[in-house]
Amino acid sequence: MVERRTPIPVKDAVNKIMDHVHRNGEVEYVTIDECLGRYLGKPLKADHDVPPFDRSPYDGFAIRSEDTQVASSDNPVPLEVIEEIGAGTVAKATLQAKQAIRIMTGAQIPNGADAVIMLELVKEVHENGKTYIQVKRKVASGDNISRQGEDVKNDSVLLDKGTKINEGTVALLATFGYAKVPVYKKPVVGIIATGSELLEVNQPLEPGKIRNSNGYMIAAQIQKIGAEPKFYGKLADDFDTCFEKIKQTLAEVDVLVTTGGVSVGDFDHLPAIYKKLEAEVLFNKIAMRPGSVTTVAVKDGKFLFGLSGNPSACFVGFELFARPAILSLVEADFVHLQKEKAILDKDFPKPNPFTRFVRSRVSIEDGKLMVSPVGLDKSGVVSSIAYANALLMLPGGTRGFERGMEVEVLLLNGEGSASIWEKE
Ligand SMILES: Nc1nc2c(c(=O)[nH]1)N[C@H]1C(S)=C(S)[C@@H](COP(=O)(O)OP(=O)(O)OC[C@H]3O[C@@H](n4cnc5c(N)ncnc54)[C@H](O)[C@@H]3O)O[C@H]1N2
Ligand code: MOO
Ligand SMILES: [Mg+2]
Repeated sequence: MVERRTPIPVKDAVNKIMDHVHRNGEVEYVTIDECLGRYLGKPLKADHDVPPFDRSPYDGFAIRSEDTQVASSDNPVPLEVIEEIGAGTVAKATLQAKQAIRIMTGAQIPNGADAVIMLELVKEVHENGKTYIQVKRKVASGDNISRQGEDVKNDSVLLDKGTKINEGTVALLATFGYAKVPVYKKPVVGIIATGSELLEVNQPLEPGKIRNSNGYMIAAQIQKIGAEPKFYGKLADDFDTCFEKIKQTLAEVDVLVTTGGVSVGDFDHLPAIYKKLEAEVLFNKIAMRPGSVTTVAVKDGKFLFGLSGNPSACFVGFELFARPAILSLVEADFVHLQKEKAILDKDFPKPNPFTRFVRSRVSIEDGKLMVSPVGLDKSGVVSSIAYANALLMLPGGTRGFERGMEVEVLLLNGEGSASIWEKE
């Protein structure tokens, strides 16, 4: 008698996983040029003001505003230019009455000055070996000065740990002198592809065989979220070989993802392997398509993701279940795919009792997010994954969906969402 499995709702499956997540990521230091895409291991706090000194945002003249109070086009006020400074140089003199210092963008405001007037707004004249500027307008105190700390105040917390490091984060880290950056260690995610039909990528096709595409796809999915894939190869559907390899691999990785062998077939050994491992199986059937057979187990605090062998089911299973578990290890803010509302741009007449995740493409038209399914909507299909940039999420029910309806989509290339599944 074939084992009967009880499907659970997708949100319950995700929540069961999240209840078992340990946020125990270790921190390591990497050089600043290697930190892009990593997750900050410690909060980033300012240890100085930015800018660290009052500075000029323009090429011009540092002046005392009080000297200009009577200035007008009929009454130009001459100020003697006593020094010239570029960015990186600090003026030696303190400005006295009726004096100016020629100053370039980024240079520190000299002592005694309280405003800057742009080069274009003054006329320079030379008299008796001295240089003067003629100021023809009243300048207010503080005009054209970038204030110390206007960008960042000393002691302020800028970024929380778990922030994904982007280009702007790199700039901030450099600003505060982080030649080495504390980041969470990349979770090491082992991958094992099971299936006696599987060939290596570089092998020619043989009767009844196919190339292992899931192994490489999963490695790419892992890499994309900033974790480290470790490929342990493909295995024939032999219980003992698979059991030994899975047991041994689990000891070496933070998370183990397998593909294939989770259904009820004669050569689907994963269920029996979880049993022999004495792993706690969180669920083995989800009310979804594709990926209904996705099985998740926990052994010694480590997750085993038993993804389907069917490529589309494998892809979806990783994105919905493995992704948030792996990203939780690095305290990421947005562990789930980004959920948005979109307008269905094509009829989808096929009703389904289970929630369906359809490989789709989203685009923005007239400010609205539109979504259309792409490729063949079958769990064994590989091509539609390549065309998709979103998963259209259609709730289970007895009816199909029509063009123009509002639907939910999960973006594959978005920043992510902190939570998309409500808890009961
Ligand atoms: N009697 C039933 N049969 C099946 C059921 C069921 O409920 N009752 N569920 C079906 C569903 S849904 C799925 S999904 C699949 C899941 O199968 P497995 O996870 O056990 O995977 P396999 O049987 O090993 O392979 C399925 C399919 O995928 C191909 N495959 C496997 N590995 C790879 C790989 N690394 N790269 C590319 N393609 C791969 C494999 O050749 C098969 O065609 O079970 C249904 N059956
Ligand atoms: O898990 Mo199967 O692909 O439901 O489609
Ligand atoms: Mg099978």
